[in-house]
Amino acid sequence: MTLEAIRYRTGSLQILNQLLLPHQTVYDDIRSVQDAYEAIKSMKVRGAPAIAIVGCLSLAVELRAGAGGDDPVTFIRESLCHLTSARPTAVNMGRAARELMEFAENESMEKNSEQLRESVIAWIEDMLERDVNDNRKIGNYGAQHILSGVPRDSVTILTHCNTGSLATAGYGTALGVVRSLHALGRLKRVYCTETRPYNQGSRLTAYEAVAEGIPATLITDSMAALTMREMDITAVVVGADRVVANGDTANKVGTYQLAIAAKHHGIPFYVAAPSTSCDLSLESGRDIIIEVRPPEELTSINGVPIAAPGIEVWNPAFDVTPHQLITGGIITELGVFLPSELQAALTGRLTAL
Ligand SMILES: CSC[C@H]1O[C@H](OP(=O)(O)O)[C@H](O)[C@@H]1O
Repeated sequence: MTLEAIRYRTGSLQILNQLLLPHQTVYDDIRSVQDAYEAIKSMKVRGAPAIAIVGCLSLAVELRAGAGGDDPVTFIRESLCHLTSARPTAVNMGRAARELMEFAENESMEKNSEQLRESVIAWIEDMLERDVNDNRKIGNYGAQHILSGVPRDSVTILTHCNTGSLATAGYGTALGVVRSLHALGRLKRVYCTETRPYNQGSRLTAYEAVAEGIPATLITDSMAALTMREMDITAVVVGADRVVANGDTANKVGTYQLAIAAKHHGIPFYVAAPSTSCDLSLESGRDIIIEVRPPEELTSINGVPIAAPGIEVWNPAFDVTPHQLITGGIITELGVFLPSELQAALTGRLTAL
């Protein structure tokens, strides 16, 4: 089964409404940049790479319809700025906006409005294929690196949140590593945390694993340390929303404590992320803006209250794992690197391990 979080053909975009999974499979039409902004803000679509891809594809849909008239560059700039404001922590949308804006301004020097629109649409459509290709490389590099460190036949992985086809254009990042291990016949089991409060693990990762017959066990977030102690976990592999220059990584809240528990149990801790999720403009994790989500996402599930009325809430969507705790390495489409090697690797001065 090939899970499609994003359905796109030139001029038409639909997203799988992840707020309704796993019980309902409903695709929502995205007809405008504003539709995409609202879908990203409400988390109908989520996941650092998927946010950037859906945001940019919504722009392609409007450009296909002639948006921007005689001044498409201004329309593109305003649209990308709006999309980037939807969720501040994941870097992918902001990076794509910067790179696409530079491309569009260069193209506008020698193309008329109609030619420019077609050129920008082609740039955006290329993102889809690039992302899936990157994820397969991440999966294979990560699987080989994990297997190289263990003598036994099969490995057991613990992962957090959802980093699969529902967070990307396909295959996934950390879950892509799990898919590659499974494809090699070397995955004994993956333990996935439920990932409160949005439950990306119990609703989305479990959905992907069951759909593809990947041996998976759901645990509560509070069971993670116990699982590391009792279940012979080979490695912890998580995704990322923003990896900065020193390797500090913002990821779904709860990642930091997984890294602490992994350190305590001597289990290698990996971050799997494409280079599009890396931000060398920030020196350390202290500089990362952490999105705080509405209290209702913690105090209710599907609109049913589960907390005492009137209780105050702190609901950060992400936390930052210090690079010192990323002991296995950072798995990218360029290879697996120690945090200290990341900057050199991403600037082309270092080849894969
Ligand atoms: C493949 S990156 C997915 C990344 O995004 C998730 O956050 P959210 O579900 O709030 O968009 C989580 O941090 C994952 O690691």
